[in-house]
Amino acid sequence: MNISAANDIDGAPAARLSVDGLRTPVIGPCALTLAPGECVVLTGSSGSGKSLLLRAICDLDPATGTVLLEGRARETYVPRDWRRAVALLPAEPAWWAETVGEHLLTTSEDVLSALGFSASVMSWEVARASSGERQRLALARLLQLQPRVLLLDEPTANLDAGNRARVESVVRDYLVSRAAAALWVTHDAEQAARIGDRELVMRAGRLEANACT
Ligand SMILES: Nc1ncnc2c1ncn2[C@@H]1O[C@H](COP(=O)(O)OP(=O)(O)OP(=O)(O)O)[C@@H](O)[C@H]1O
Repeated sequence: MNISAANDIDGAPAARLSVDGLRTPVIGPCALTLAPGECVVLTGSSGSGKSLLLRAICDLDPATGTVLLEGRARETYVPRDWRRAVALLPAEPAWWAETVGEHLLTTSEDVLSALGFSASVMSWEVARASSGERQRLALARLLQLQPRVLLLDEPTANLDAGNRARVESVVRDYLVSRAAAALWVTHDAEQAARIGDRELVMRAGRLEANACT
């Protein structure tokens, strides 16, 4: 679907993701929308509930409220399909197979290269990868699902400036080429200004728009 096809009858961009009244025992009620191609940064102090919000949106934690993808309710999806379409990159991704290649079955060499790897990374044992390498490999693994929405929990927390720029570029290219949307958690104000179209701030489990963005 291209962006124009996603427009509603008034010509305004239709929400790729629409969240309303989302509530768990710890967070909410929270409301937000992500437009096609949009990158919204989510900031807020440690423990304010950012990771829990991402987990609630992608249905890893039970939550009440409404979550729609392109107008379709989350409840109408098979859970596995929902988590592929609205995909979470956790701060500490899990690895269940021994080698990198077993996780990246359909990842292109172009994506690996853009993230700073040669094709030989496929034969690596996951255990030898550094935390920053694992963080970039986990992004490659996520993108091969071709999600409509990326939920990114501090995806550059372990990275140097060069690799941080690689990740920002890969995500931005993905959002543009697929008209996908991202909710990107960061504690880095400079990164928030660089990558965010808008900023939301989590305070004690509630979402607020940052009036400065
Ligand atoms: N299952 C749970 N039950 C109750 N409280 C929880 C649960 N999981 C996390 N919390 C608490 O909820 C709060 C929000 O946690 P969360 O991980 O979302 O914070 P965060 O904003 O992502 O923080 P950080 O920036 O440090 O990663 C924390 O105080 C945490 O201890």
